[in-house]
Amino acid sequence: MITLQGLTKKYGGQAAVDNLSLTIAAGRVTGFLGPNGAGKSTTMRMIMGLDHPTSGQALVGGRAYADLAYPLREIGALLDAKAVHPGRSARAHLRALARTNGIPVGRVDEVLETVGLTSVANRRAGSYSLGMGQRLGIAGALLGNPGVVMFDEPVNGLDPDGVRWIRGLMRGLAAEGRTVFVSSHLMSEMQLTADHLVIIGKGRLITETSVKELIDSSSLNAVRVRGAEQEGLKMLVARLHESSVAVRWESHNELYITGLTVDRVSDLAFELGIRLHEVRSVEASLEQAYMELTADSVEFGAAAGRPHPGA
Ligand SMILES: Nc1ncnc2c1ncn2[C@@H]1O[C@H](COP(=O)(O)OP(=O)(O)OP(=O)(O)O)[C@@H](O)[C@H]1O
Repeated sequence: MITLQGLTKKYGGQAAVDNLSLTIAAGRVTGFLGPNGAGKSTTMRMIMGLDHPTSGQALVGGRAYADLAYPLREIGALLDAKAVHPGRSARAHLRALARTNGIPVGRVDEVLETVGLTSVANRRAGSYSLGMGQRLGIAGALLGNPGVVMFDEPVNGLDPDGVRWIRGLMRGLAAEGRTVFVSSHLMSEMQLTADHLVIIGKGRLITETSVKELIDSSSLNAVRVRGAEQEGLKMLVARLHESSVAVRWESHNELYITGLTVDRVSDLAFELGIRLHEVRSVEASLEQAYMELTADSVEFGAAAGRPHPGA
């Protein structure tokens, strides 16, 4: 479990992280989302004791990082995959880490196996591809068999196979009861990987919610209706307007209706004697729900139109 209590970091009077208080629970994958510059990396660095909070604190299993006798046994993190000496082999790097953290050296071969680097373990880390470097970083994070793992943008630049592997790994670690805290800008990936979300903007907490709750709250969830003829759809639209239901024409024979269930729309069409060829619910994606929520917190964005279902 990770606990943030009024966590604040200021650079030159400007708050990069602003009074964050929350608990990141064990046994699930918590996605850490927010626009560029929102303060995600700074928060993670403070959890790992790499940056000092201006005020407040970050606790791992109830203790500050600096108070952990063997930190790697409590928390493992992939913050910067390039933080490995390029001249060292993966095995030598992990052995050095194990020795300085009171971890049995035999554990090195286990984590090399877990991340699939056994066959290249004696090669210089400097010769590794981006994906291999990420795997080595993750091996380091898992070395102490910690109860808490934290990954900053772990799938950046990885091929689909690597992305899938990391997804499976994170889900597996959470299923073992560990705390998994992961930042990413890839919403489609977070929708598949995360159970819970912490969303920040400009250093402040915007919301903490489950993936499902966030998607359910989107105004972009709708019922899509395709009619046999336009006249019938016009009758339906007139009836919906009478009841102040939001409805939008997508094309001459297609409507998006917000705030009614598929059953209710079907019943209404039946009552009006309208022939329909399709009625189905369209769920917003995590990306769409996220964009709606964070529209006011994007610091460096291009002007863009509002997304719509099916976009
Ligand atoms: N060492 C530093 N000195 C000054 N400002 C900093 C420093 N580190 C971070 N910042 C500022 O703090 C803010 C938060 O940055 P941070 O890297 O934590 O955001 P982020 O959410 O991880 O962004 P991204 O998604 O782009 O990686 C930014 O405005 C950044 O410029």
